[in-house]
Order: sequence, then structure tokens, then C-alpha cells
Amino acid sequence: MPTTTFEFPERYRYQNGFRSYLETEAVPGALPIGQNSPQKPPLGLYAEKLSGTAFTAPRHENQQSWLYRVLPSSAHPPFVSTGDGPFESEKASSPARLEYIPNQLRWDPFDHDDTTDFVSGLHLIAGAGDPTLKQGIGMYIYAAGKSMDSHSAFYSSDGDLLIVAQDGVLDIRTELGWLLVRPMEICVIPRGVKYQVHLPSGPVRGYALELYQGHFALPELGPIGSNGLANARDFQAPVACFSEDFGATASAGPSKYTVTTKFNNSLFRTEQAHTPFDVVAWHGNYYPYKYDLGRFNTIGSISYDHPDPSIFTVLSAPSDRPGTAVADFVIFPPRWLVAEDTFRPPWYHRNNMAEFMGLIAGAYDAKKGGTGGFVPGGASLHNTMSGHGPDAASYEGARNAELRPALVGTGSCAFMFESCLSVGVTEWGLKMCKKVQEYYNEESWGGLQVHWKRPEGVSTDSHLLQ
Ligand SMILES: O=C(O)Cc1cc(O)ccc1O
Ligand SMILES: [Fe+2]
Repeated sequence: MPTTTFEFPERYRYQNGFRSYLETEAVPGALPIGQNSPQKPPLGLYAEKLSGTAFTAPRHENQQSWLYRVLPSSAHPPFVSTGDGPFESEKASSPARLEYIPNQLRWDPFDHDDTTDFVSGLHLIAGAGDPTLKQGIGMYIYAAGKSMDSHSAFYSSDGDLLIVAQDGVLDIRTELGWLLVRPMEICVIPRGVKYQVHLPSGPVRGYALELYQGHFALPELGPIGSNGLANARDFQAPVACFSEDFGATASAGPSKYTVTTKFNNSLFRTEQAHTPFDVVAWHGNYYPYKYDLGRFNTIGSISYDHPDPSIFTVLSAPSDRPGTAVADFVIFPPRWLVAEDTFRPPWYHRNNMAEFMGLIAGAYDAKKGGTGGFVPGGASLHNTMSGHGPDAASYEGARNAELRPALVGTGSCAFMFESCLSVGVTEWGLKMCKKVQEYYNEESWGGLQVHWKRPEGVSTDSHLLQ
């Protein structure tokens, strides 16, 4: 059976909306009308339900989609452990393999790698929790120089993957359609959705956050009102797009397609005769989506003081405690600073939450100095209660700056994965990547000046006299 791929010129058309109920047909009439699972679905397709939540999850949380495909996903031989997966030595579920340390960490830009594709180029750098308990997160760096094989597909059984493109373009074919993700764009591939990553512009590098529990949501807007930050209509979902290659029956024919899944941070593989990209139509609210960070409606202080960075939250994954995220995705895009009598960069602080940061482009206003500095493609981690803030050069600059309205961060964008969980670092993150900056603390804060001036008449031991 020759492979027939239906190339839809409109494959990069998108449907708009965050967690909206959407429907799309690559062939008119492929969706059943008025029901989900007719005795014989239209066009001889199989109906397959993809659940993103428990069947009985409350209506406002419930996420699922119905896929109408040539053959169901179940039609494949058993999975076999690959044993050689990039996660084998980096199991987030094995506490022994994550080192929990209070040290502030900063990494030089991670190396590009021409030999890997998106999956083999994914490195778990830090994490917390356990995917089998559906609790916690994994933080990744990816670097790839090759497109995934056109006869391969990958899905994560462990969680939803938020991908932050830093360098290079990802052209992602998912079961539900295509997403083109460029630097300054992000996408989310939900748990279970099969995909294949192509690199139309050459090597890529970026960051990713895997969410073992729940799903990303838009943050509450509270007194901001009904619009602002990331607006729901700017999230883009694919339109249906499929290939036709299925052997004579589900099992007959040579096994041409490889499907790999990450299950408990180990890789398992199966081979099947039919393409996994055979979904002709789908409807539901469980789907991959992309978002252009340039569309973020940034809000800040127009009077005084530096607000909490929660005002820059793009997406938030709630824990069971209200207002406490297992992961917030926060950005620091170009914006005007106008606050009067204010130290404008981030204050010095110690946070209950752990902060992993990356830089997509440009420079970050709290970090000017250091041998390597905080550079695009690099990262930092300030774990629970680890003190951090501007380096000495940034502090002196901002302390002495004339406070005119100022546009900061032109052409730049830093981001933060912020978690209520303390984060452990993998062996790859601490050693194998060889990017940890040895002198981060000293270079950032070693040169802080003492500005304290004891008022005249106050003796050094006056506190003892009171
Ligand atoms: O530490 C950081 O650089 C991130 C950050 C930025 C900010 O504006 C306020 C708090 C915060 O943690
Ligand atoms: Fe911070």
C-alpha cells in the first residue's frame, strides 16, 4: 500500500481559543452528527476517545476529545523497553537520582547537538515528584539537529509538555494536526497526544516543562477584569490533517511505524504497520496548542514599587492549594517601567517557591555581570528559600539610575518556571552537561557594596543598651 499524504495548504490555519470546545474535519462529513460513537462512524472511521481527565472530573475541569481515525491506537504489538532512553539515567521518579541542594545555580548556554532529534535531545535537568503518582514536574533542556523520522511518533504518558522554543523552528505534526512553533512562541502537547518534530530551519534548542499533575490553566484575573495577560483567543489549536497508510489490516504488512512513549520517565517502543497520524477529524477540548508570547498583555506598576512577578503569569498549573501553583509559567517581556522612587529591577528575596529561569533572547535586567552571565540558552535555579536578586552591577546601576519612563528588555524575553515544590537537579544538570557556572555566587553578589551609614551619635553597641 503506497503512502498517501494529504497535504492541506491550509494545514497552518489554526482554530482559536484556550480549552474551548472545538471541532475540525480534514474531510467534510467525517464527524458524526449528534452523537460521538455511532454504530458505524462516517467514512468507515473508528471513533476513539482521548481522556485528559477522569471521566467523572467536574464539568469545568473535564477535558477530552473524540478522534475519528483510520485505525485505533490500540492496534500495535506490545511495547518493549528501549533501555537506552535519554531518561534512563535521569529518572525523576527515583529520589536518589535527584539532588536536592539549596545552592543557587546558573548554567552557561546549553550546547547544540546535531546528532539528536527532539526526543533523543531532551534532557531532564531538574524536577520534583513522581509521574506514577501524577504529582510534580520535570524541567528539560532540548537540543536537536535532526527531524524525527517521518515514520516515528512520540507521546508522553507522564504529563503535558510545555515547550519554550529558544533557538530554531519546530514544525510539530501531532495526531490532531500541525503546529509551527518559532522562538518567542510556546506550545503545549497534552499527555497522550502523539507527535513528530520536524526542524525546517536547522538546529533547535529550548526549554520544556512537563506537568505530571492536572493541566495548565489561564491565571485568574481578579481585579484586572475580564481581559489581560494572555488572552484566551490567542491560543491556537491545529486543524485536522492525516496520512493514509495502513497495510491490509491492522496487523498485516511490514511494521513501518515506530511509536515511542515515555512512561515513568523510561522509554518504551512498539512498531506497527499503520501510520499513527490517521486522524481525519476530531472534536473536544483536549488538544495541543501554541501561543505567541508577543501577544501577552503586560501589566505593571504605574505608581511606585516593583510588583510580584505573578502579574506576568502566562499559564498556571494549580496544586490542590488555592493560589499555589505546582508550576507557573511566567515571562519577562519588553515593557515600560515608570514607577517613581522605586528600585525597579527585582528586589532581593527568598521565595517559598522554587524558581527555574531561562532566557529566550536579549538580556535580563537583574543580571548584567559574571564571566558567563545569564545568557540566551542558559538557565538558573533559585530553589526554595535560596536568597537571590540583582547582581552587584545591576544593583548599583538601578540604585543610581535617573527614574525616567524607560523601556526595558527591548528584543529580550526571560521566563520562569516557578513551583511550590522544592526542585531536585539531575546528574545531567549538575555534571554531565558541564555548564554549571562555578563562580555564580561570588560574581553576582560577592561585589555588593555596603551602603549602610550609622547615623552620628548611634554607637555600635547601642542595641545592647536598649
Ligand atoms: O528572581 C528573579 O529574577 C525572578 C523575579 C522577578 C521579579 O520581578 C520579582 C521576583 C522574582 O523572583
Ligand atoms: Fe526570584
